[in-house]
Amino acid sequence: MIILSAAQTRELDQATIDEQHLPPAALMERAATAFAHWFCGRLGPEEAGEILVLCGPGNNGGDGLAIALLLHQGNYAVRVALLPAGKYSADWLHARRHLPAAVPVAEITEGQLPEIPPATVVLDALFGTGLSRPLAGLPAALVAHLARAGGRVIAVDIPSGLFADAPQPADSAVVRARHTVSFGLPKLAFLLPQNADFVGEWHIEDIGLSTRFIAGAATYWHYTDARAVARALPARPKFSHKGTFGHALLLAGSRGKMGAAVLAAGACLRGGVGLLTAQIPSLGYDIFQISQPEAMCRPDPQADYLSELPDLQPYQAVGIGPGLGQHAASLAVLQQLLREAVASQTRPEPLPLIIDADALNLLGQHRELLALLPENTVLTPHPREFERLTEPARDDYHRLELLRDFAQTHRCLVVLKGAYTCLATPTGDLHFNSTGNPGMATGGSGDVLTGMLLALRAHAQLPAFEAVRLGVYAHGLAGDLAAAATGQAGLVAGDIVRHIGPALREHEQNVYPEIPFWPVRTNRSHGPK
Ligand SMILES: NC(=O)C1=CN([C@@H]2O[C@H](COP(=O)(O)OP(=O)(O)OC[C@H]3O[C@@H](n4cnc5c(N)ncnc54)[C@H](OP(=O)(O)O)[C@@H]3O)[C@@H](O)[C@H]2O)[C@@H](O)CC1
Ligand SMILES: [K+]
Repeated sequence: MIILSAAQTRELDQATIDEQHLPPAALMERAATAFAHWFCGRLGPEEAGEILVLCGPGNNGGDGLAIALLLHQGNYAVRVALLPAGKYSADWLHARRHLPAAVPVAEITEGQLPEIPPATVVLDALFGTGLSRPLAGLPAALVAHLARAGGRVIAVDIPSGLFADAPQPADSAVVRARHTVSFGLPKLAFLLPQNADFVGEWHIEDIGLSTRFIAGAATYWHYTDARAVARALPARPKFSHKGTFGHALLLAGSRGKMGAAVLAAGACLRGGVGLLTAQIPSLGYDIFQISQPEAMCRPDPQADYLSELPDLQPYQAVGIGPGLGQHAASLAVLQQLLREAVASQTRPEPLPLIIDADALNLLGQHRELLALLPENTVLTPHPREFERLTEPARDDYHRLELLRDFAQTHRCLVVLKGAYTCLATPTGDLHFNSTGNPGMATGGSGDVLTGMLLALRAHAQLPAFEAVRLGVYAHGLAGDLAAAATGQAGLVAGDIVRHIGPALREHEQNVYPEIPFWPVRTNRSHGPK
C-alpha cells in the first residue's frame, strides 16, 4: 500500500470521479456509507445514545451530513451542529439539501457552542484533508469545548486540525479522537507517535478509489501490509541442503548480556538460516551451547567482551551488536569488520551486515566509520540510537527527513524501530510496517529482530530490500501471534522467537502449491501400458 500527501489525496478523489464517471456527491455517499457501515457494526442505536455530528464547510462536513442522514435512517438519534462559513462546497450543499427536517440542525456560534453531555458520541466532520491552516477563532474554541466536555469522539477521515502529511505548530487546536475512520489509504499523520493522542485507533474503509491513479502515484511513503510481503520467502527446493540457506556469523554478548546473544541466535535459527556460528566472550560458552545446541560457537580469547574477528570467508552475512558492550577491543572488531566486508576479488558483492544496539552506539561515537559502511548494510536503531548517529530531531516529521537523508547518503537500509517501524532504503523510500503490538516493548525484542534479519540476509535468493521488509513484517507478526497466546503484558522476547516459524510460514511460497495434487494427463499414450 502507498501513502499519499493531502494534495495527492484530492487528486485521487478527482481522478476517481472522472474515471468512473461519478455523478455529483457519489464519492461522498460512498464515504458516508462506508463510515456508517463501520459505525453500525460496532454500536447499535441504544448503545450509541444521542449522536452529535459536527460539520465544517467543506467535503469533510459534507461527509458528516451524509452520515447523519444514514444514521437517522438506521433509527439512531442524531443531531447536527454546523460551523458557519462564507462558502460551502458543492457536495456539502447537496448533502445539506438531502438531510430531512426530522434531524435537528443548529448553527455554532461563539456564544452558543453545542451542548455535549458526558459520553455523547461525537462525530468530528469539521475539517479533513482540505485543512489549509491551523485552527483559530471559532473552530479552535469548539475543539477546546469538545475536549472539556469529554465526549466519545470518532473522527471522520482525520481528526480536525491535524494536517495529513505535515506537522502543525505546537499547541494548535486538534480534535482528540478515540477512533479515526479514514477512506482508501492510510495517512502519514496516523503513523507518527506525536499524533497518537489525536488519532486514537485508526481504521481504513475501502471506497473504490482509482487503482490506476494509486498505481501511478509518485510517493516515497509506503505501508507494508500482508499483501506487500505475500510469498516473499522463496520455496525451499527439494534438493537443498544446509549450505543453500547461508552460513551466518553473529558477533554478540558481553558479561551480563549473554541473553541478547542467545535471543538473536535463536531468532536467526528460527528465521531459516542454514548454519549459524556465534562468536561470543568465553564466559558465555556454556550458556550459549546449552541454550542454542543447533548453533556453532567460537569462544573469544577474552572472557567478558569480544576482541577478535574470525576469518569472514565462510559466511554469507554477519550480525553485530546485541549485548556487545562498548569496550575498545569490540570497537576494533567493528572497525575491522567494516573494512573486510567490502567487495573484493573473492567476493564480488559486499558481505551483508546487520548492525544493532551497542555496535550502533559505537558507530555514533565514531562517525568517521559511517563512510566505511558497505552498500546495503542494515542498521536497526531505535529513535535514540538513530539520533546518536545523526542529530536530535525537532519532531517525528523531522526525524523521517533525517532518516531518509541518512539512508540515501550512506546507501544503507535503516530500520527505525517503533510502533510503525520505518524501513528507509538507499533510494529514499520509507516503508512503514503494519504488524506488531505494545507487548513487544520489552527487553530483547530488538535482539530477536537482528537475528531474523541476519537469517534472511544470509539467504542467497532474497535481495536486500525484500529480506529486510519481510523480516520486519514477520518479526511484528511473530509478536502478534505471541501476544495472542500470552497477552501483551506477559510477553517476553523468547515468546517472539517461538512464534517466528508460524509467522514465516504465512509467507513461504511452498505453502501455496502451484502444482496440482494429481498431475494432469493430457495424452493417454503417455500413461502406463
Ligand atoms: N479524497 C477522498 O478520497 C475523499 C474525500 N472525502 C472527504 O472530503 C474531505 C476533503 O474535503 P475538502 O477538500 O473539501 O476539505 P475540508 O477538509 O472538508 O475543508 C475545506 C474547507 O475548510 C476550510 N478551511 C481549511 N482550513 C481551515 C481552517 N484552519 N479554519 C477555517 N476554515 C478552514 C477551507 O477554506 P479555505 O482553505 O478555502 O479558506 C474549505 O472551505 C476529506 O477529508 C474527506 O472527508 C470524501 O467525501 C470522498 C472521498
Ligand atoms: K474530521
